[in-house]
Amino acid sequence: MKIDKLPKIFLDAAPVLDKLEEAGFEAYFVGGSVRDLILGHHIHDIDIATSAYPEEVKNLFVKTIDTGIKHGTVTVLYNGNSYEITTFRTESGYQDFRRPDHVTFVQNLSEDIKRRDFTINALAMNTRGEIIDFYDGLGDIDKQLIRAVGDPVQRFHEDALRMMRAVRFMSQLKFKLEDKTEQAILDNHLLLKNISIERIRDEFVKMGIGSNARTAFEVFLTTKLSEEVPHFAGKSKLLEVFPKLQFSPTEETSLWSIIIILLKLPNDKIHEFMRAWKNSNAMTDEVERVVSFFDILSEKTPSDYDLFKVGKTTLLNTIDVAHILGQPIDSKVLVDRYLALPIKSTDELVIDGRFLIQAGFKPGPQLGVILEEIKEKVVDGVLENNQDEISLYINKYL
Ligand SMILES: Nc1ccn([C@@H]2O[C@H](COP(=O)(O)OP(=O)(O)OP(=O)(O)O)[C@@H](O)[C@H]2O)c(=O)n1
Ligand SMILES: [Mg+2]
Repeated sequence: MKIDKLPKIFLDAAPVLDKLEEAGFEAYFVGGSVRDLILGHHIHDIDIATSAYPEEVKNLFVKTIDTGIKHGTVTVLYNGNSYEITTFRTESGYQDFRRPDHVTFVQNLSEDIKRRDFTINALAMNTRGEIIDFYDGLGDIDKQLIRAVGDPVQRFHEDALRMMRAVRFMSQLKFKLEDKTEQAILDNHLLLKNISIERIRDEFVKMGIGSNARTAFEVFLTTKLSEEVPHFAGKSKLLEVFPKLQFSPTEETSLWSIIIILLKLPNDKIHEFMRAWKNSNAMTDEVERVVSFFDILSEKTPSDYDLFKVGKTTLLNTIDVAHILGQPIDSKVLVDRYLALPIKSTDELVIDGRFLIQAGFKPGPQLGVILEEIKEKVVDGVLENNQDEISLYINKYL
């Protein structure tokens, strides 16, 4: 197969491959970019595989970064773009963290390709747009199939993260999983124990917010991958709700919130859960806010002050979660009520602690209590956000 008109992103990169070839090396586009080109998907970055050793790559280009020299990867900056150039290699390149130095370079493309994860990722392309397809990746793209290159058991022993990648690609690409590959995941799911949580998390999130998340999640459960990730073991009954949801999340915040709600985690366990998955503090805090506001929403109609305290971002995130979980809430009413609040943040209150002191209050903790009361009254529309009105109101305390 030959692609006649290459997109600009490849044309821009072509001189880099030309330079390697002129120096006597082989060089190809590989991995996700070739797959996405054939699929007609957006191409986010370009990976290049070459017979040149990292030092040889570095000698050919002016601006380079030692991204992962040990794994054979050098980043080349060229005409304002950056390209990861990796020397043909065997398994070890795929970040086996227990054996970081175990990398074997190989002489030709076919040796490199045969250790790649799935046939759809095992395509290569030269600058003339000719596709090199040793494992019928093109056929599998046609059949919308995720199939391991060669023996799936071997591929998963080289890098167990690939089992998570399989369900991630199912979700992102809406592809099916080939039977033998699926069976090998079930048989080898325990291998996932060896993989760092960060790497598992990144794949889990891509799976969970991909366009076919529900089908992929089902396979994540049936292959028992779910038994090897933090806090999911023994919880498949609770998690089985996910594939049956009316919608699936498109935002990471919603994904984590939904998982926590399905797992019925008590509020004081959310932090521990999010830490176990090595989530950032910002993500953890927001998910805690969303889950607790979801609890409020499930119990009652929130007050204006509830809406004020939760803020716009968390309100919208919680509405998204409620929608996905099929909670009957009137999101338009909630948003309109929020937008109609007299003030939306404490900054907008026309008075502050200093104002109260000038009015005759003694500094101290009592001040905060009064300020909070005024704020609540203003938010609820009982008191106008106006210094004269507020002065009249606080006189009763003086
Ligand atoms: N565990 C892994 C990770 C990567 N690869 C190979 O390295 C390529 C690039 O890896 P990566 O960028 O992680 O994935 P992509 O397939 O490019 O997907 P994405 O679009 O998410 O970048 C893959 O296509 C695949 O050929 C692999 O064989 N095994
Ligand atoms: Mg990629």
